[in-house]
Amino acid sequence: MSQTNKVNNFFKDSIDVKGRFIRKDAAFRNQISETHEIYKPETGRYHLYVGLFCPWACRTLIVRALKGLEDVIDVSIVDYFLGPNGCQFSEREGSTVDRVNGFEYLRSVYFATSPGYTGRYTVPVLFDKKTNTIVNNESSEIIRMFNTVFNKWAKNPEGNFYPEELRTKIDAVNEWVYPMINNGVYRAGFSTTQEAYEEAYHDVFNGLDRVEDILSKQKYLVGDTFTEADIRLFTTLIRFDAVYFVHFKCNKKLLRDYPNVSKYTREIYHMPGVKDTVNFHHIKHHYFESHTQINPYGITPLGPNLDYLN
Ligand SMILES: N[C@@H](CCC(=O)N[C@@H](CS)C(=O)NCC(=O)O)C(=O)O
Repeated sequence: MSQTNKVNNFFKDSIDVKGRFIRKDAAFRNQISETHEIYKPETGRYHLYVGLFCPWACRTLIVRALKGLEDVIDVSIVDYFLGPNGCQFSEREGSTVDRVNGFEYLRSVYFATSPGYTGRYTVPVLFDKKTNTIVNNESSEIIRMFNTVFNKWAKNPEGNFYPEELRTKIDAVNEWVYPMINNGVYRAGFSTTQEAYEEAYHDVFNGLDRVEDILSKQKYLVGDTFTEADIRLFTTLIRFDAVYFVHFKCNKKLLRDYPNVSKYTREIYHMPGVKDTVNFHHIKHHYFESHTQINPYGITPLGPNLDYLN
């Protein structure tokens, strides 16, 4: 029986009749390009709103760091606590105020662009300071833009995480990693029926088994080259033992029980710039304090031991 009517669940609009979590598509999908009527590549014009807790937002921070785009795209960081009004700005450690608009809540950025907006107010948001509008709020598209359109100003323009010759392979990996692992952990954690939870739980561990097998034969998901497929997987893996294992009940194995996956996670964690995008305080306190439908008293566990990252 569905539990959605018994608990304070501000994600209830995303639960289907079988108690499954169904993620809604992002609403703003413009692409910055020389040929776009409004959104042309420019340095200093675009702003990135992120949360350090968020695996999707951290994809964009990683690509920004690896491409050396820090001077091209500035950033505002929301607080880790997600309440019923959505993401909020604060000056608690690791967060910032809204550096562009001075808003209190991220939703004001959405309303400024689209007064009738009724979707969720998610991070990441790529914002255009020139027209005061949201360009795009879908991380998978933002990282593709960061990969190419600002190369003129990037400190590392050669970094290419979606090379032409590997696109078919990268797309094929993303095709199963997203539903089984990236979104799989959320499907397990947000499900409101036993069946929906078990379906997602098996997907997550079948997915991780598959990754373990691939990494026992090659260095990265598509071979010897580090690509966006690895970045997209990494932001889920780095949260796994700290949060998803306990909070989302993905507790068949810890990541550190997978020798190849944990070695791979450690290696990416130590790539220059990546560690700065990982804030375990924000990660842990966000999930355990914000999802009161799962953890009503908001107690954040003190563990676990994350020594495998050292
Ligand atoms: N499709 C989006 C998903 C982003 C997303 O769901 N972000 C979450 C944080 S992990 C969020 O901002 N949630 C706030 C809310 O739903 O109110 C993307 O990949 O960019």
